[in-house]
Amino acid sequence: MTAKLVVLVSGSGSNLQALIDACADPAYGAEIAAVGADREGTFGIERAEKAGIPTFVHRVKDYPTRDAWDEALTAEVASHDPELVVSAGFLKLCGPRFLAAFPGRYVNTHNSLLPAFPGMNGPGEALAAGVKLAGATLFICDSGVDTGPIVAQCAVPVEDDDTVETLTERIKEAERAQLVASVGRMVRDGWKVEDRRVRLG
Ligand SMILES: Nc1nc2c(c(=O)[nH]1)N[C@@H](CN(C=O)c1ccc(C(=O)N[C@@H](CCC(=O)O)C(=O)O)cc1)CN2
Ligand SMILES: NCC(=O)N[C@@H]1O[C@H](COP(=O)([O-])[O-])[C@@H](O)[C@H]1O
Repeated sequence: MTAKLVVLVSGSGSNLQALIDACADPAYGAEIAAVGADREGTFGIERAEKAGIPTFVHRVKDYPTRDAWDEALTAEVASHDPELVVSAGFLKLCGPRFLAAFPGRYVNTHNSLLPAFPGMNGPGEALAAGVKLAGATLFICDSGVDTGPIVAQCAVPVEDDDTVETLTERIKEAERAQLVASVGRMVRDGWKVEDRRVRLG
């Protein structure tokens, strides 16, 4: 059976593109049922449209409350009946309704080695902290901010002459490969979460 994914983005969508490319191989075991964003004009949505994938946009400011936005986003994503929801550069924290709708089935890729440097500026905080290893983390989202159980991590070196931009790009290279490999294993082999430990297969 081919697993359905819904991917959520807010920006350039290079992680999304990696998943689009991977899904072109039937052996990968997944298809992207829809791509959603929290804002208009993202290149990620453009990438999905170019690939013929249904898209949607739900902006927080279009709703009377944050909870109303969360309810609308939950209904939209659920309408595509995904086995797995993947956020990749999606810059909104999903609320309790969303998490309850996709328990253990909502993952996010983040550009730091969590629990270090959660939030919106992982590479910048890693650089400022002077760490020698940075990287990316794929995790199952919970009600916290980047606090959920970890599916996979990958490390990259921080070079002496790195800028935020050069480090961000180096992390992204490794992050995309990790995302494709990990999502593929999840959809083909399944996963279990026991006491914050995620076991694939
Ligand atoms: N329930 C959860 N939802 C999401 C998580 C999570 O861990 N739990 N991770 C994020 C992705 N993320 C980091 O990887 C992240 C995204 C956004 C924020 C944040 O503070 N967002 C603000 C608005 C920021 C903006 O619009 O510019 C907000 O949501 O109000 C922190 C971490 C995906 N969802
Ligand atoms: N914590 C949120 C966050 O900063 N996420 C980061 O946004 C980038 C999206 O890149 P992309 O749009 O090219 O896939 C990714 O590197 C992801 O780790």
